[in-house]
Amino acid sequence: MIDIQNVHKTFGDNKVLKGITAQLKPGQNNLIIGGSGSGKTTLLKCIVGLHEPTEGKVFYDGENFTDMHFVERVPIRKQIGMLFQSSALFDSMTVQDNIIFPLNLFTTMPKAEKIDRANFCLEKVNLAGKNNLYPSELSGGMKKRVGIARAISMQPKYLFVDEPNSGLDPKTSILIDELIAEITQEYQTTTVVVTHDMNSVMGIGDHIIFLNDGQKWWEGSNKEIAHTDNKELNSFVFASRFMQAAREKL
Ligand SMILES: Nc1ncnc2c1ncn2[C@@H]1O[C@H](COP(=O)(O)OP(=O)(O)OP(=O)(O)O)[C@@H](O)[C@H]1O
Repeated sequence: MIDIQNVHKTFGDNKVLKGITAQLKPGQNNLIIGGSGSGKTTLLKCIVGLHEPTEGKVFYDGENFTDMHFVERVPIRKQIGMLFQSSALFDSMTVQDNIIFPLNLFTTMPKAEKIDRANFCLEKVNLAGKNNLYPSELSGGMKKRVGIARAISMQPKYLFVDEPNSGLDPKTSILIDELIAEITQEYQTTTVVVTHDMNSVMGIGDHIIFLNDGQKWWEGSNKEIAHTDNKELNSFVFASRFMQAAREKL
């Protein structure tokens, strides 16, 4: 479990996060949603240690991650898989080399075992046999799937995904969401997804945190969201006529 306790983040005089407290449980898709600039990515970065909170703490399974030094954090970092917006694949490396990159960095695994792991991860994301392709030869959806394969190569306990659906068509978006949900269930990862995609919210949102103006404005599940009377959340989630009509059928 990840325990976020009263996290604040300020850049200069810009107070971006104003005291976020939340518990993110294993086996759940924890979605962070909110308008542009509400602090979603900043919160994600504070959780994984890419930003240090100005105030507050983050605990991983009871361990105070925020107060650890760089070296002390390594065992927890090894259990973190990340997929950021652009997929961030190395263009000069094949798919296989991209996937085994974290294994080269963090393990002394023999090469054959690394290749076995890469094959397993590629199968998991439905890209078996694509080992020797380069990122430039892949579609956007395939790149995301390779990014996911790389994120799970270390068999992470915690999986962080920033905007998994950006730039994807609706069908591919749903496949990516299903893949994330399947991995979360199968490996009981504590999965944290930052998203703008309302299909994801309704489809896989076991636990949703809605940020507004740097505060946790609402928290609940996708089943609860349809019946909320929270004004800001309603106008955010049900902004389109289509979503309003869909809600009436729920
Ligand atoms: N490294 C930084 N230095 C200074 N300000 C920053 C930094 N990172 C983010 N901010 C500011 O923090 C605020 C929130 O940014 P953040 O990226 O967390 O929002 P977001 O909710 O993820 O937005 P979006 O949906 O548009 O990606 C913005 O005002 C942004 O300018």
